[in-house]
Amino acid sequence: MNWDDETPDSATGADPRLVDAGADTEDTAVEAALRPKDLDEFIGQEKVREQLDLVLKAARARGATADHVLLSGAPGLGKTTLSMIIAAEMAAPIRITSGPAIQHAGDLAAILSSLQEGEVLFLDEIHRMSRPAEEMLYMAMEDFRVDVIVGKGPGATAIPLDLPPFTLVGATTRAGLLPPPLRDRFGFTAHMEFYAPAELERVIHRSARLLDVAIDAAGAAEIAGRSRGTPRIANRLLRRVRDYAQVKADGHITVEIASAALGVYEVDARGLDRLDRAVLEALLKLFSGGPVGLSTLSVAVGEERETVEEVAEPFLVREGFLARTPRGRVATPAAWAHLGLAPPQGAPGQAGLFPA
Ligand SMILES: Nc1ncnc2c1ncn2[C@@H]1O[C@H](COP(=O)(O)OP(=O)(O)OP(=O)(O)O)[C@@H](O)[C@H]1O
Repeated sequence: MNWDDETPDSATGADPRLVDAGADTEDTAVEAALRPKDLDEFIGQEKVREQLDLVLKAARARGATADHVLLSGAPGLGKTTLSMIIAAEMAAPIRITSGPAIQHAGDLAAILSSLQEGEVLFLDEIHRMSRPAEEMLYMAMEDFRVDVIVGKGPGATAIPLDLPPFTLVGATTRAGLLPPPLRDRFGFTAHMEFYAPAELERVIHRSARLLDVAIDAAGAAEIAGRSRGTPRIANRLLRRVRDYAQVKADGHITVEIASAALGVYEVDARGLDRLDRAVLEALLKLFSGGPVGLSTLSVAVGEERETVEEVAEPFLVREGFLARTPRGRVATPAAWAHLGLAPPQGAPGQAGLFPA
């Protein structure tokens, strides 16, 4: 499984997509209402929950501030939610910021020096912080101290400043990009996995209850199967299906309604959207399943190279529809089956590249 190269559409200039795991403006507005408030309400990620529960309970029993926590995983899997839960479980206030917002060490010093004792500092996209800020963070995490530099050049002096104990919760989609000295300073590291369909069904039932939407089990299963393992996408698809159910039916979500609604939005049974299918169709129909170079494939689809590579391919690879080989992109037997096409004799699947 490789989610490291999932890139939001905003980075590539592509149209916003219903199945993009990054947050859009509507998500930001409704997500607050849908976020689980404590660990018991948080669905799935059993191991992470169990381990975090121990870390927090032990800290509470000692009357201490919890260890620093690093959360890694693809967008939309619940990292922000979990950081808020950590604060709630520790009965501590939370401050939310992100790596790109901290360009200068001084920005970080200002935040750190205004923290209260026990406060949780959530630093999203921690891998995108500037190097000087990162170095200041090392000392802050380890010794609860920062050196504030006053003046410039040879006359510059470092004034040490003690900080109250705090808990840093860092979130990253790319744990591999964190420098080891930073990674090592976290007492607890949790890797968040994509959710199983049964877990997403529970997310959908819970959100439907909060949004006051009637949905049956098969309807929830239908939406879950198209949500790409991601609660944010599940919640977003639920809202679009709710619209359809209200306009075209009596508001109740059944499997037929869910399937018809997501058909309108071109999200298919496995969660592929128009772009994903266009890439697969070009690969199968124009190039007999490959191998074909990325540039050629992109021209055939009428999209930028980056869009195909960074927006469509990661999910197709993750789902086992497409492989990136040294000779080019190759469709797997699952891709032929998904589009209901028969692979020609000699297609990669037949040639033993992908054993059945
Ligand atoms: N385990 C879960 N149970 C129920 N709902 C969840 C769970 N995880 C995430 N969600 C819901 O999914 C949405 C997105 O979650 P969140 O913002 O925490 O993701 P994230 O990993 O921080 O994403 P990003 O990295 O893009 O900020 C929220 O509305 C949240 O309520």
